[in-house]
Amino acid sequence: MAFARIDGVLLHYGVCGPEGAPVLVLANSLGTDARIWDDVTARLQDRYRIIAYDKRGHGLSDAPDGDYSLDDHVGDLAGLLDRLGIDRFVLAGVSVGGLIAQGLALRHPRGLAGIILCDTAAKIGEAAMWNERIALVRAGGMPALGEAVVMRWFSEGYRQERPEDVAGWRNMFLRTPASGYAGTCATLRDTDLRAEVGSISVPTVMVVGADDVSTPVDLVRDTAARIPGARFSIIANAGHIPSIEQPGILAEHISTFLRGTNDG
Ligand SMILES: O=C(O)CC1=CCC(=O)O1
Repeated sequence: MAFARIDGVLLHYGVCGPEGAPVLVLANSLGTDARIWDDVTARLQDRYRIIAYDKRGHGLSDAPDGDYSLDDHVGDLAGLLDRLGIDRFVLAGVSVGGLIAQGLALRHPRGLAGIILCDTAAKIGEAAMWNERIALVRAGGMPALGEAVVMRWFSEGYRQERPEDVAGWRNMFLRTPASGYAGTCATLRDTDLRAEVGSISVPTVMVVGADDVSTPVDLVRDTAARIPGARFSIIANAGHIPSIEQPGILAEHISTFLRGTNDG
């Protein structure tokens, strides 16, 4: 575990895997931290140098007050990778992490060999929903959002078969700083890349859990259709976070993609 202050915001990150191996960077979703990638990392770390970080407002990173723009998140990641001297990498991001990946591909593509977009889209949700979540969390903290948000992350089968794991991920959600959660809801409210993603010029693959209710299959497919040459796959028996529910299958998608970009 390590920390870097980027433009005043302390970011928490971890690095593992052989020095000199192809670099894979991992970005997490709203209300989660880098631990959602642990089971994928365990499967890939013998072959890849893996950097997983907590985006601002989450995990052990700083959670400044106020709205975060997509440019804030993209600037944090670009600054972190600059600091670490990474000059070629593939980036995988889930949900808002995938929006950050799209933003990086559009605004800082230097060194970016490809993006793996998991359960994400060029625009996620409507302003009214994000404003409602912001109001609830600013008034009552994370518990005010109740069970519903965490339940939306997982497929019915996972919820029934793995109640202890669901309880653990709920703890991660509840311990997310309210300021960071609200700030990132504002990112989601204010970001619409639908008119821009046609300019993404790095190789792209999109995957989505078949049972995702937050970014449903058709929404993700629509974004894939807008990105030149993007490939699209559905992961069975997974909801919004396939890195938790189907880490083996997601790891296979990632390593196949890395091999195709000559980065693995
Ligand atoms: O909280 C949700 O509904 C799921 C989600 C939407 C954007 C994100 O990053 O996670």
